[in-house]
Amino acid sequence: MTETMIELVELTKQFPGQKQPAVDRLSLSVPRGEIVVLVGPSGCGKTTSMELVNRLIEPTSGHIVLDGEDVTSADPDQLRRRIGYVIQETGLLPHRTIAQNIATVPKLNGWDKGRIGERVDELLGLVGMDPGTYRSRYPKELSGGQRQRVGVARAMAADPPVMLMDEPFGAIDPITRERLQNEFLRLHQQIRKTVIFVTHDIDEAIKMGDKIAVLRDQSHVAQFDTPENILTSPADDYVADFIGAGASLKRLNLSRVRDLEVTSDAPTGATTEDPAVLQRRLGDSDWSAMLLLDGERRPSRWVTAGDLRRDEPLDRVGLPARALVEPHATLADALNELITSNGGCAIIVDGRGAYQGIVDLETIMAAVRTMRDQHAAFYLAQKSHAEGA
Ligand SMILES: Nc1ncnc2c1ncn2[C@@H]1O[C@H](COP(=O)(O)OP(=O)(O)OP(=O)(O)O)[C@@H](O)[C@H]1O
Repeated sequence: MTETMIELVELTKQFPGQKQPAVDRLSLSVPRGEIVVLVGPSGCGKTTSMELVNRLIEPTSGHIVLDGEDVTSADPDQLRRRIGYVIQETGLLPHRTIAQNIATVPKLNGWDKGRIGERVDELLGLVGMDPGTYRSRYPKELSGGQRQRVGVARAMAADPPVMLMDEPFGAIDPITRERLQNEFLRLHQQIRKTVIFVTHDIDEAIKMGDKIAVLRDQSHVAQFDTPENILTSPADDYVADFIGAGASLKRLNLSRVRDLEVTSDAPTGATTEDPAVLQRRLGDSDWSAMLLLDGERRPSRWVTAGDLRRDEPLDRVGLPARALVEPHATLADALNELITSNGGCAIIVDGRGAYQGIVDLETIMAAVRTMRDQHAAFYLAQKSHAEGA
């Protein structure tokens, strides 16, 4: 097994009648199991590059090596079964049900009905959609976000080792988009496929990419590096301009909730417990409110001592527990959530929604201070290196 899953070697596409190639000698190594993001302005050749990788269009010159095998002149249909493709408009067939849409490639591969049915249900579950509810619906009966989830499920149907995702969340409202990004990152942790992800949004690139290729015109690579290195040491003015102002704020997109060294732990109780016991527990803490959890340990409500003294069912007093973030969420997401939350903090939950801890403003400030110190240390080291040279 090679560590490089996709190797593009001097890949070039010259469309007939065009003066310059749309993609000019693009060379890129995509490590196995990682997400590489291509980011660049409109028209720089991102989509053309992706379509070259799965041979929807044929390269004028250059090579595509997949898992050590030169596939530049392999049968394109066979190749595409090894590469899942997700695009912005999802490309779902309108007159086919969700199950039929997802089953497209397994059917081409000759799987039997039982196996296809099981796989469809498994995939719907993986992308967070209830199979019983959605299997028989048609694409127009879904929201945009749900259609994108189905697009991802369909691309994964035959379990291809590689996924190409071309602005998959581009046409989605910002809140759903953030959710889909987080869901995909969680899914990626489980499935560890090799992904090339296209976006023109640097924030999305920073969030999604293990590595980012910042592209200029004709898919010329301006910088290919980790999000950290691109933010802290852009290769040139082009990359610096592309990152734009607010690089330090963007760094909040680099750290994830799970990376926090310190998180808080709110006092918790169950809605079924005796309010007097809960009051004592809250009184023993230095918090002004406690978090009530349901039978599955999912956050339900924030309640104060006053709420607990009221003679009312516990699932009706206090304020609903909002601002839930998963460990994959970035600090930018967590900050966003906590600003609009009831309790001034975001609640960390695991994939099943069970309570894990709390992120508050102090936690985020502490993380920002650490980043700032690291940033300063990085520049000092660079400066002394330059002075010594
Ligand atoms: N079939 C085609 N024939 C001729 N020129 C094309 C064709 N497809 C794309 N181009 C040109 O190639 C260049 C790159 O286009 P491409 O769609 O790859 O860019 P992009 O970076 O994906 O842009 P966007 O972010 O706007 O989708 C553009 O100048 C475009 O006009």
